[in-house]
Amino acid sequence: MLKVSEVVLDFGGIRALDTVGFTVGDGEICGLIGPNGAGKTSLFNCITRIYQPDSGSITFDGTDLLGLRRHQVVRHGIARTFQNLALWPKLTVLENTVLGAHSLATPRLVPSAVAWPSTRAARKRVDLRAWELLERLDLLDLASHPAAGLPFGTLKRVELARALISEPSLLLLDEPAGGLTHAEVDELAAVVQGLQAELGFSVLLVEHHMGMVMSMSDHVVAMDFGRTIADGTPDEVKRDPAVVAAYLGTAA
Ligand SMILES: Nc1ncnc2c1ncn2[C@@H]1O[C@H](COP(=O)(O)OP(=O)(O)OP(=O)(O)O)[C@@H](O)[C@H]1O
Repeated sequence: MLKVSEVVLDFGGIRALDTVGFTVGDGEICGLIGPNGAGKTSLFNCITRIYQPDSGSITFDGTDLLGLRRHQVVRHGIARTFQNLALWPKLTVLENTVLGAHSLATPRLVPSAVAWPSTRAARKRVDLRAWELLERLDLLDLASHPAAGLPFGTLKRVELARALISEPSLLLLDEPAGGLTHAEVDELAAVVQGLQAELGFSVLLVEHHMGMVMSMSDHVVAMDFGRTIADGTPDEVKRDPAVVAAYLGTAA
């Protein structure tokens, strides 16, 4: 359903992406790994329309993503979380969640500029979905608490609720384990897997935490120097000599 083909992205003299290609199937969790500078974030930013590749194609369910603007991506069934969180500190957990139903391709959109559902029925549906997600993510007690001051692990769950409220078919997770304790990583992985099994969305997981990627993913793509160097099951990719070499012998 997500098809990345021959994507090239240059920054001046630096080739960040060099004919990258892979697919993420329906209902699949795909991990995207690679050492620092491999090109993972650049690729993520191409999919979410922050960067425009120099060549290649990215399609999602047959739609040419490269023909869309950043704010249109969510309407095509793609939602994302942000590495450094992109919540509104003064808004409550519930309000931050509801905002995800409208437009979250750009984290800094002014809430007043957001197109709210025009009908009462549509608004009611969004509210209902928000409460369901808060319950699933163990955030009910914090619904009216401002995001500011909440622990980082909790904010990651709010980000997840905000991404899932748009009922995406593809969820892009940008280093979700960053800044979390081991227990919080395990908890987040279990929550994502549980929701994914229930709702059937696909996941593209960009992550350095090998334990999380290898335990969650159906399929792992490894990158180095802007290229895809391995693509297979977690076990195949872990053992792939090119992957081992890319990590210079560290556990991959
Ligand atoms: N905005 C930019 N301007 C110039 N070069 C960039 C820019 N963004 C990324 N690069 C370069 O592109 C290459 C790929 O970087 P990228 O951040 O995509 O890698 P990464 O795999 O996400 O790394 P990390 O795991 O450290 O986040 C690197 O050589 C990086 O220095």
